[in-house]
Amino acid sequence: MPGGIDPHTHLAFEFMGTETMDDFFTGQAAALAGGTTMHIDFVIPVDGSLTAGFEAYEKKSKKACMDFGFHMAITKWDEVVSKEMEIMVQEKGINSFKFFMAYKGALMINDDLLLEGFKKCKSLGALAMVHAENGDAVYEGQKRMIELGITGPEGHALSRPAVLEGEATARAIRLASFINTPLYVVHVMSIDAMEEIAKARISGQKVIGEPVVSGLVLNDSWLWDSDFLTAARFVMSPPIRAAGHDKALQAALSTGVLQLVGTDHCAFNSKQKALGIDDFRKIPNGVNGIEERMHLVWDTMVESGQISVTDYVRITSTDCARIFNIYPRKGAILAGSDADIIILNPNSSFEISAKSHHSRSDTNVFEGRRGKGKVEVTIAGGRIVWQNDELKVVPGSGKYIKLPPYNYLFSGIDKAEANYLASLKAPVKRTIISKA
Ligand SMILES: NC(=O)NCCC(=O)O
Ligand SMILES: [Zn+2]
Repeated sequence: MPGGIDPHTHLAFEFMGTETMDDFFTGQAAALAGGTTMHIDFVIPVDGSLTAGFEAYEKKSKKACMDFGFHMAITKWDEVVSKEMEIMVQEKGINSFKFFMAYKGALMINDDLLLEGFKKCKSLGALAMVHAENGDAVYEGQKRMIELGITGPEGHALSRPAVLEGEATARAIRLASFINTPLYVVHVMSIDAMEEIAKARISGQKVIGEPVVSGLVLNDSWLWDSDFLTAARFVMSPPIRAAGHDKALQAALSTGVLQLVGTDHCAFNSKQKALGIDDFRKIPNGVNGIEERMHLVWDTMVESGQISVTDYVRITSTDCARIFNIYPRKGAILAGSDADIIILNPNSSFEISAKSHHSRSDTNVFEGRRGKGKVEVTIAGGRIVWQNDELKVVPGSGKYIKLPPYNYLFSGIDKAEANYLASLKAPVKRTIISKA
């Protein structure tokens, strides 16, 4: 089958340190062992500059061993950012921008910027993506937990309940509808958010919903563990939800309400997670997933009978290639495609552990999990890069893949725009008939 494409990784945060940076920039053993042959990572602007951010990431990725693309976060708004978005799309091969509706005081943007960003995305044929949580309410929730003396990792989940994810998802969907531009909701973690996406899609709106592997197979019970480091490793945003949300997200994926599976792979080691020992707000947000995604999605969705093998290929590879506009170069095994291929043995078993995984991180949120469906061979660009538990890569062989604008979601946008303008019946041509 075609190699996995992970639509949503966060491997490259500066402060993650050299161990986890290796997942992205050097060995990339975790991804390749996990059957992922391409991933799309987030570029955070450097000091607010998109160009500086792009250049820094480009430089660091010189030793990459697997293909990669970039999204870019928009964290402020002015004429320079607006112009830089044009350069990113038209010259640098970025066709999507992520807007953080949470992380107040850091990455968060308000509705004003969201509207400006959506308009700009539409004009460039770029896909607007949202991290959907109400950041102001989360901030309030965090204060409330601290006042109640709840300083541990459970405070993380309690401070940002599913209703705040549902609210922000609904708001982003409505604003995207108002602007008439497609929307991609990353890491959908709750029934609340999923139902908003379902409603929008039923109404004909172009909205893509991406659950991540952690949200599909885990629940929040670990956050109440009495061992701080065990609990802290599950801290991510939006939070991993109570049991029930996982099953509902699986059902939504199997029925096409949600479209493709990401990871938001953002692995921190124990030392980094320990930064929040006295205050959950200081625990770095993020969990692993890039090595586990293909295995766990097979086991949870195919082995359980919820989806077919064809659907598995679609949700782990083909739809991502289509949405980010690189199909059939990626996401297919066809003449002329990139020959990114994996051999997955459905009868082979796996057991996940930080002791045996290939990320340099010392923790794993899927610790102890067993299942069926193991990637045995990974081929990238026609070369075997993973076989018999051995990595065979050449540093620097990974290519930066430019992602062209105007994916299929944009077809018909101009007609919808024309219909909208026609429906206004305005401006009304007036004459002054009588004087008051
Ligand atoms: N998801 C998460 O907790 N970490 C990565 C940053 C983000 O996407 O919010
Ligand atoms: Zn996010």
